[in-house]
Amino acid sequence: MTRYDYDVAFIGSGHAAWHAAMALVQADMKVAIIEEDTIAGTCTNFGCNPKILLEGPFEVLEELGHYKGILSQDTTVDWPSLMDYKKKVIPPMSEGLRQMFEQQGIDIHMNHGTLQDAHTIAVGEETFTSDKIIIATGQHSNALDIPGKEYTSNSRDFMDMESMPEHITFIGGGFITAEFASIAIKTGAEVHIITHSDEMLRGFNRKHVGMLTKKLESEGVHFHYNEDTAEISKDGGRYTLRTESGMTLSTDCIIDATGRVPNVAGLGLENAGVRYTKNGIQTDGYLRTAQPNIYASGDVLDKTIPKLTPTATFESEYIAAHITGMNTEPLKYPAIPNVLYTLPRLATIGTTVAEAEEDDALTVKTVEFGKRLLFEYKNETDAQMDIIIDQDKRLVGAEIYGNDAADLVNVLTFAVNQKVTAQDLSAMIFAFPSPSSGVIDMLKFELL
Ligand SMILES: Cc1cc2nc3c(=O)[nH]c(=O)nc-3n(C[C@H](O)[C@H](O)[C@H](O)COP(=O)(O)OP(=O)(O)OC[C@H]3O[C@@H](n4cnc5c(N)ncnc54)[C@H](O)[C@@H]3O)c2cc1C
Ligand SMILES: NC(=O)c1ccc[n+]([C@@H]2O[C@H](COP(=O)([O-])OP(=O)(O)OC[C@H]3O[C@@H](n4cnc5c(N)ncnc54)[C@H](O)[C@@H]3O)[C@@H](O)[C@H]2O)c1
Repeated sequence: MTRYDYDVAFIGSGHAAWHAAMALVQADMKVAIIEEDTIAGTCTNFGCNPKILLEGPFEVLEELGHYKGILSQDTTVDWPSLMDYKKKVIPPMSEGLRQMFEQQGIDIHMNHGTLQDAHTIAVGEETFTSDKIIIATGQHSNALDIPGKEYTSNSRDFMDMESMPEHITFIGGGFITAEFASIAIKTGAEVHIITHSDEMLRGFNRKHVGMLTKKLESEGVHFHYNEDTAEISKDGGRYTLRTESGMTLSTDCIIDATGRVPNVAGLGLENAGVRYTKNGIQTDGYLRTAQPNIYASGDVLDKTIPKLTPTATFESEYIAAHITGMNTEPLKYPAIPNVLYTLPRLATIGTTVAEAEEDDALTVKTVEFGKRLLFEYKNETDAQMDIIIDQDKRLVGAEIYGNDAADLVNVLTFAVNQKVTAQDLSAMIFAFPSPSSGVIDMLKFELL
């Protein structure tokens, strides 16, 4: 019989928390989830899910563009109706998860959680004790500390907009800017991107980033490189953004997409001896913090691997397995796919071209599958991938440019993690015709 109120308490209810919470309650542990905002966290309510829902109709428009002269091109997206659709589909997901947690016997406490010591959490006016504690508090949008910062909006506001502004400006050259600019330009809005560096999308294949930015430019997106935003002022119903170099831009809406900041403040980490940096909570190879009964999981971790939903889920499942003793080994990550949901998408798995160029043992090949698979790949002629092959003729990495990149990269994730050879692929039969079977056929040829 435990002397604590709970065996395991989670601060946060996103993917980094609930996969473990479900596994632990099914292992007969007494489990609590503490959440101060919306059950299920960022991905479900304010990230991946609403993003991909809103992007769906624009993906159809993108595909329509490949059939000019065959399909009528005058389709438009009605943003207010799309927003109504989002409001019907997304909020019930949180409620559905809450009901599932309660049915399974997980106690839910809706308030801010603060550690008082290594086993005690203050939740509003109440206090609970727990043998183990998992910090899964995620991140929040960065807000530039500049005069007029109150006039900026963030990714959450963008996905709540009742109408698309006529003129929209994004600050930052990362994931959120690229994905939302891809959508906004297709509504007919004037779109500007202000980035303080000389490139977009650091970490992605440079050739593919070049193809994407060129395509967005051809659709009308204005890129302003090497521009540091200095201040924003309100000018009647509009905003004026001024940069350090003196450039000014009058716009209807400014989205600050300059990154995300780990939620470590106001958590009482000092009271419990948990160490952290500005990048998040520091852990050992078992995701234990400096206080061994306290683990950390997901976006709040100080980690070099991508801060994504599948990595948060992987960590959450690992923690449950470690607590129950099913896995006593240190955490080992497999190759992790990263997908940018622009139109078209960019995806990457395993070794990158940039890394391969530094290693004589690796070969890079470009596969122009869009041109070669015209009928299977729906006329998307510029779709392509760079694949990286090792000396044993195994696929160790791939970088993809194309509408189906998110699905294709999952097939290639399997190939990279399982170290498959051309012979392995030949031993299997795949459904035909499909974009993935065409790509697998080409891969077989390249691995010979
Ligand atoms: C716009 C956007 C799009 C994205 N798209 C993708 C995508 O396509 N694919 C992908 O893999 N990833 C995507 N991500 C990233 C993904 O959402 C995160 O990696 C994932 O949600 C991390 O899960 P988490 O559980 O660590 O954190 P979160 O889901 O952020 O959960 C943390 C929870 O903790 C709560 N909390 C914080 N502090 C406290 C406290 N003191 N007390 C109580 N509760 C607290 C918060 O309210 C929150 O609900 C996107 C993110 C954004 C913002
Ligand atoms: N498809 C996906 O998986 C997906 C989609 C959206 C978001 N996310 C997650 O959310 C995170 C946040 O997305 P994001 O686009 O906000 O961040 P990001 O890290 O992708 O990009 C931030 C951008 O802001 C710039 N920047 C940083 N500080 C700045 C400053 N002071 N002034 C001007 N520019 C500055 C950076 O140079 C970079 O270009 C991502 O890193 C990712 O983990 C993932």
